[in-house]
Amino acid sequence: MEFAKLHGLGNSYVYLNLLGDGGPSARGEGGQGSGGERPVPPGALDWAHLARAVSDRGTGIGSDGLILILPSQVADARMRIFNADGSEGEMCGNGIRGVGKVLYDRGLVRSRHVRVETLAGILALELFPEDGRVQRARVQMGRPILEPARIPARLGDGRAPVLEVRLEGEEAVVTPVSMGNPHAVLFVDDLAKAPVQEWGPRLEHHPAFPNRTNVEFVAVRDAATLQMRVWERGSGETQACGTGACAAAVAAHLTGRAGREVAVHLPGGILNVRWDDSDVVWLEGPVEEVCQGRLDVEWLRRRGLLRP
Ligand SMILES: N[C@H](CCC[C@H](N)C(=O)O)C(=O)O
Repeated sequence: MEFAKLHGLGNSYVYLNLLGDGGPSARGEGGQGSGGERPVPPGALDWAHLARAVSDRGTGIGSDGLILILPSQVADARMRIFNADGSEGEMCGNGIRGVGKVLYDRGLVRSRHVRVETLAGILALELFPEDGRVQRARVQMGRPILEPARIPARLGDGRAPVLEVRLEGEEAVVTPVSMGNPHAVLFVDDLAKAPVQEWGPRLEHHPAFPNRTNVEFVAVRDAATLQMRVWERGSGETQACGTGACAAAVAAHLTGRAGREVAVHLPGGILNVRWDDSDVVWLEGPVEEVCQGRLDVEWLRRRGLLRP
């Protein structure tokens, strides 16, 4: 089974193209593995287990998770994203740019405008190729969800948006925002001193978040510039987080700290976020392919990843 590794600002994923030979219009989940060997029947793999195995930087490929590109009945393709711990995320802002790049660079779509089905809805991408290869993409990320019950977050009365609330038992003051996946945004003065490694896991697992949460530590440089570090649900501190940058931008505007268009400076680089007047969030950033390879069948079998 062939894989590709791509990253957006150092937030990297191992991609499996399961569109089969039918390309984007193929039907049903999974398809033939590409390449001459007998393909591993996709139903034979435990995706959560595979995500943990490939993400391991020692015994695996090394990534923040696994992304499957699957046929879709309603879009050019369907994306499933699994974090490094095997949990499935609803959306991935950096990862979806990699899906667009794989589709376009391999000639599986011809248009620069592609639609990808995710658990957070069908999202539209505009791809920016140079010499036939995508370098950047703009993603229509949809509307932020602020109603705590839908984030989900057990905060406030569950309906009205909650801004800057102290979590029970913690010093942390968070603004919860969902971009289809949950985020707890904290504003800090000095990012270098932000307690990412101590507070990240504690807040990720805080009882206020029944599905856990991603945690963003944000310093506001000016009304158009944020600086951020992120502790990702299921992956730990990563170099960048697309949905997290969007959540940070929304929280910064809601709390009067920033305008509707910001550059978000992350350890891995800069993402541009705009929250337009019709309540839609746009994310733009680079995407790069690192390598392609083939998962070794013995490696898969030794990890119990192939059902007999
Ligand atoms: N850890 C996230 C998924 C990856 C999101 C992040 N890599 C992004 O670019 O949006 C979650 O469980 O919701």
